[in-house]
Amino acid sequence: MSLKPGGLRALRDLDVRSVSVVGEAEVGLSRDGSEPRLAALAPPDSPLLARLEGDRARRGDEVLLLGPAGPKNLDALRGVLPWLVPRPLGLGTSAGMGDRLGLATPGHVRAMRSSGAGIGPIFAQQSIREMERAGRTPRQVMDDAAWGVFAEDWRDGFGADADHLKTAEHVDACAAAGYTFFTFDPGDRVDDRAGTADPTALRALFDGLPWDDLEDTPGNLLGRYPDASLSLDGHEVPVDGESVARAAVKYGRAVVHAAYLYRRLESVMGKREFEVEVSVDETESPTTHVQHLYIVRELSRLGVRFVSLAPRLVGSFEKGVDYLGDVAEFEKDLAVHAAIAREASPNGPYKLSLHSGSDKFSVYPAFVRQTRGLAHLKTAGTSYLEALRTAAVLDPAFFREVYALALARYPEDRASYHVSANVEKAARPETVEDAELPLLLDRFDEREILHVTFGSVLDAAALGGRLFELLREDEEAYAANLESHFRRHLAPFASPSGS
Ligand SMILES: O=C(O)[C@@H](O)[C@@H](O)[C@H](O)C(=O)CO
Repeated sequence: MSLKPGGLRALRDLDVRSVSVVGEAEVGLSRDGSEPRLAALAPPDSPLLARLEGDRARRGDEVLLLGPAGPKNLDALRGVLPWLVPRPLGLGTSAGMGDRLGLATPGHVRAMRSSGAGIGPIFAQQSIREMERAGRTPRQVMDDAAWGVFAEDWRDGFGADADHLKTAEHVDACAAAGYTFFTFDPGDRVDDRAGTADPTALRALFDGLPWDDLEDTPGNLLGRYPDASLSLDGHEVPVDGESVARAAVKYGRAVVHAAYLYRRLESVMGKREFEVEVSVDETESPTTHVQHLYIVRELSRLGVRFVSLAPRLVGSFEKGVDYLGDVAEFEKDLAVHAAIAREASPNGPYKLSLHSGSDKFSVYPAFVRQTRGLAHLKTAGTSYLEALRTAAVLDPAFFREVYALALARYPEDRASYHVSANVEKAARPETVEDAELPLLLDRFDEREILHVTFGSVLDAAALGGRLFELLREDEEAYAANLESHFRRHLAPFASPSGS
């Protein structure tokens, strides 16, 4: 079936947007009603029409179909509109725009169009933790993003990130749903005792590593890292037996687990193309330069090919708020990580990935400068916060309820997130004027509290349902808020030439 550009005949007359022409058929998204519906206009014998489900009515010589924006129709569209299928993005600068609600892609696309020159977008991205809390499946996340891509007629491609995978079951579920980018998070196996163990304790921890799983011996490992100072693009990285032993104790089990997940992924993906990120960002102590070297060299030795790595960087990356720490110190440390990523791995250059990247405005310039475009920015919760900002304007009473629930749930819901907000410092819902409610989204404590309590809000049927209703009723307001918010995220990463 061939695509032919232009030639839009009748669907536009029906207020259908983003019309694509597929052979003799036209397809688009109709907003005539509370739920978006797929509209197709085609000759009765159109092969595409035969694959679509919905109500059919005669329109002159053609058939007009109005059907659900659901999985069956999306699969039929994917067969003829290749830009609805995610693909690997390679080493170019990229940005992940996680969407907990499944309604944000239109705003993300608009921000990409206005400020994302040269950036590869990941529109479908959700961690397993978020899927569990939001009650969504990997397939739903993927499909919602693809409908957003269809609605906005984005034809430049996108990636799909199965984020923070920890088990083989996670890998299987996301591979089956068609993801192209897999983020392995072996952070539970990072051993922070490595940093403080005295020489005797260190020796015991080192000897106790799972050497068979590492396919290695203590002697071979230390032999591969002779005492030396590595010179990388003007940066010296001193390597010695003790720091290598500490790296192995800290990250050895994580490396084994990442290799296990990788082999599982290879076996389930078969011939399908994919790319991998390894993240150890959600751990206690920063990844030193030697530890970075150890992780990437050992992953490579075990056959793990990756396009990006998320080390635990210095300073504090809390969710949904700006960087907490000394930006100059961050840049100095990052410069060496970036040099390692460019030059030191047998895996070839790879990107550094900035996790918890939402709203880290003060470090974006340094990140871009030092990585020289070998950069991935990962955001998620900030799009949910823009949804709440939209809701706070559209229905203040509803937002007040959301905020009250968030305050109550925060002490429990914060577990597993790096946040330091204090409920005592946050405004009481009853003391804030309606007009001031959206401003709560600009305050540190309130923002983090709202960020990590999304699962509880979505679980509270009346609140979750109302939030979706509001955003669907005024999707333009949500898209506009997202667009302006994401322009600030993307602009520092965009290439002036658009290449
Ligand atoms: O909140 C989550 O579970 C994820 O979206 C994040 O940890 C994600 O990996 C991220 O870093 C988004 O900023």
